[in-house]
Amino acid sequence: MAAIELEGLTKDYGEVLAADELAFDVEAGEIFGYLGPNGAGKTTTIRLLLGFISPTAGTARVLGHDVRDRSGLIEAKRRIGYLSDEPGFDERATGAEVLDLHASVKGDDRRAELLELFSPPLDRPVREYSSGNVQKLGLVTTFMHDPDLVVLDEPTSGLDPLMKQRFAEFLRAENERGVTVFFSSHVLSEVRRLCDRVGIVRQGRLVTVEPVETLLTRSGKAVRLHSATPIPTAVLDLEGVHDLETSGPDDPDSTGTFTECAFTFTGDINALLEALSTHDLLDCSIEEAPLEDVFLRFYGADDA
Ligand SMILES: Nc1ncnc2c1ncn2[C@@H]1O[C@H](COP(=O)(O)OP(=O)(O)OP(=O)(O)O)[C@@H](O)[C@H]1O
Repeated sequence: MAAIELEGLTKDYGEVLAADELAFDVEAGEIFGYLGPNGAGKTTTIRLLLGFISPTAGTARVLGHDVRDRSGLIEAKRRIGYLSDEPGFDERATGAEVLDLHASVKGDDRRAELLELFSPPLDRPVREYSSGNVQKLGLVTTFMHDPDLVVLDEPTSGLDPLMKQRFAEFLRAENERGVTVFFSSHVLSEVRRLCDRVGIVRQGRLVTVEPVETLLTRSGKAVRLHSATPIPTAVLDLEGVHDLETSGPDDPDSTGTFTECAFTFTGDINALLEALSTHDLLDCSIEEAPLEDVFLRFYGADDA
């Protein structure tokens, strides 16, 4: 059964079509990543799903309730946890008071356990919080009533690497307990560790929905090399090398060589390492390709 179903969901802001006939399902029990660059329409989709704004056309169902049906959606929200990209807590309230307020609306069976995990300060007013602490408080409010479905808008923004890791482990454990997760991100490396499937949105339009493995296989790695001595560029004449940029040395005798280079690699990593094995590298980094590059490579330039 689908936890979320979008059917031609559209939001027209006049100047901007922020959601353009979106149609896809999020299955119960999956972790679904909603990916897109800044301004793609992720927050708009989430706000439509939670009934904060009304669709211009089309609709969606969340836990079986149509988002245009106010009372049905209120019913559904008892079972939903939501983390906004800008949690708008009362700045004068302390963390404890914010939690008490949320508890009075939805319950707080899991408050103690979540406080132990994310430990936001509780006695200080929210206006004194760092953005990371606001995010931690937001995570506690999102999960403390033990929801069946969580909708998270850029949940790791502001968290330090340790907290990001803790959050990822927590989310996986929640998912194993059966919680459905829909979360937005503009960072590919973040969704790759967590998601079963990803939907990619760009300029309000759904570009693709696919298993995360498929996306990663196609998107490749961003590779940078730095060598002590010139390496013949022909060494990188391998299948899967794209957008190769090389520099140095300036010596005219060294034409056709490089000491620094960057490229996207979609080929066999062993073949690349073997080709480089006889060269004297000072540095080598192989990272997830940035989402913007993936868009350019597979989904065309900014003319969609
Ligand atoms: N209330 C509004 N009125 C007019 N335009 C809006 C409104 N809210 C959002 N937009 C526009 O709709 C588009 C999508 O915005 P949205 O915030 O949904 O994108 P996003 O993918 O969440 O971006 P980010 O990753 O930067 O948070 C943008 O062009 C934005 O400027």
